[in-house]
Amino acid sequence: MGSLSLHKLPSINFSKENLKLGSESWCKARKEVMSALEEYGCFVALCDDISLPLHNGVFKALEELFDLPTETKMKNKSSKPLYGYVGQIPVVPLYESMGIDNANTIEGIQAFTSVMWPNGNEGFSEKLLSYTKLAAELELVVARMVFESYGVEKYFESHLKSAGYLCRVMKYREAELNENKLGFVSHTDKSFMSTIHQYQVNGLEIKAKDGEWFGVDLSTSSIVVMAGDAIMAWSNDRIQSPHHRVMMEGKGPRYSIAQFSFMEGIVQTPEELLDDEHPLKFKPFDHIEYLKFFSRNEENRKLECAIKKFCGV
Ligand SMILES: O=C(O)CCC(=O)C(=O)O
Ligand SMILES: [Fe+2]
Repeated sequence: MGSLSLHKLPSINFSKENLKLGSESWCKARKEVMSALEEYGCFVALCDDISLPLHNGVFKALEELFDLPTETKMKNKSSKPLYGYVGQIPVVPLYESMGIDNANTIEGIQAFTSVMWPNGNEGFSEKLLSYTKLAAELELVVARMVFESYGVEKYFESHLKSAGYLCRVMKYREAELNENKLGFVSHTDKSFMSTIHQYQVNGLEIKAKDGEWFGVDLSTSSIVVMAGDAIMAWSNDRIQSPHHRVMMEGKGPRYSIAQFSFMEGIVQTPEELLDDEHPLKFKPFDHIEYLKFFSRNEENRKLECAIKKFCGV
């Protein structure tokens, strides 16, 4: 898949050098970000901040985690990540995951490692935290660009203060011959925004606006930045959360890390984005209540557009 498609997810350079706030290259990247988000709801950020040792270290840590006995891994399910978001996926045989709340803080990661390892695991905590912090920072740079582009940067500070992060680490095993290759069912993220980073094996597919599915080819320094349902409502539909899924066409297991931002309190469309031509499409909503609504029952989880049902005008 992907190679025959007309679609290719835009790649945008996010090197530190390139991203001095307000510089010419910042403005250029911002423009690219907006056009990718408005067209695909996502893009690939090329981050030279992710050195190879960091990348390899993080995924070595994940291998160690997923190699733990199943009973140990199950303990995480009963420790209930704050956002109760891990149970969203109908059971897919190829897929395993664990959720970590407050993933961009040492406290959040340590709370998780102390459940998995009786004496914690400093090495794991350090490696994962260096990635989760970087992913959270990247997401905020992108959010700042979005706020600036829409002329609503005055709300950015309060956005920044209310953002919390859930990290989901995933392992997909290779599909056997004649086995269904689906690794993760088609869905939109319930977050404000998400980031996705993977190890070696491709598999992520995005649905374009014309309905065509296309694959995303990722390198060790790529992070996919994706719009969730909350930014779709906040932006009054200017940015749409794309449907995406995972297909395990390749060889070997696939490890990935998705990190989701959730807003504490009410999310609402800035009045600056509304006028006669752009009437309000989503009522102000409580992001955590939205997650509860989504998780409540099978019927809600199957909705094509849960956010419209929840708070659409
Ligand atoms: O593993 C991936 O690449 C995607 C995971 C995903 O879409 C999710 O966790 O919401
Ligand atoms: Fe997702």
